[in-house]
Amino acid sequence: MKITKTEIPGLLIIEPKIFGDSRGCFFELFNQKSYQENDLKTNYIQDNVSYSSKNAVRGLHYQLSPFAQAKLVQVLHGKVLDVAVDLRENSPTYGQHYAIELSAENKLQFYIPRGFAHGLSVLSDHCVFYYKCDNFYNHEAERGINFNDPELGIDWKIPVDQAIVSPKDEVLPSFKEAEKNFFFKED
Ligand SMILES: Cc1cn([C@H]2C[C@H](O)[C@@H](COP(=O)(O)OP(=O)(O)O[C@H]3O[C@H](C)C(=O)[C@H](O)[C@H]3O)O2)c(=O)[nH]c1=O
Repeated sequence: MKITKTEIPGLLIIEPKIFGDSRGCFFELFNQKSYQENDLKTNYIQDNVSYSSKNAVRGLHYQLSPFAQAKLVQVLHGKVLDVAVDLRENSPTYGQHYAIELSAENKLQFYIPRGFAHGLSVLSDHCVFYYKCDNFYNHEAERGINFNDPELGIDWKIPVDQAIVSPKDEVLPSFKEAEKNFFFKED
């Protein structure tokens, strides 16, 4: 596997080793031993899958400490723009975001440590999104930031007026409003 750091400390792009042949290809989506040997020591305890249509936007979501989640995300079918926003109060990149195209074609994985808001927009007709979490879902600790917050200035690569958003996400607060309740301390 190849691990690439990003300009936001902690966010990593992981390229699994792909074994191609006349039938197609094979790759290990996760292997505790080889990931730990590469200093990816996160202990995942919950796997999630979401199916989405083109122009769907999920997020930006996070869970308050001590229920914050690190995530290892991957697209199994289709293509998304995946976005992580740094909410770690002592981080030099606090409030900054990183966006990356993840697809069944590029087979890239994106590692997002605890302390980030996470969201995605669907660029293909359909998308199967799979991710591992290192903490359980906790509805009471769930918070969010409006994906279209002009202060974040995220280009979701879709026509925002055609975005398909859940009623819950429609009314998420701005970064500045949500900031009043951040509880991310460096673990
Ligand atoms: C996240 C989650 C949700 N649910 C239930 C709660 C709702 O009744 C239903 C749909 O949840 P939601 O609309 O929050 O699903 P997404 O919008 O895909 O949420 C995710 O979106 C962004 C991209 C994330 O990174 C988070 O993992 C997560 O917040 O599934 C569960 O039962 N377990 C879970 O872990």
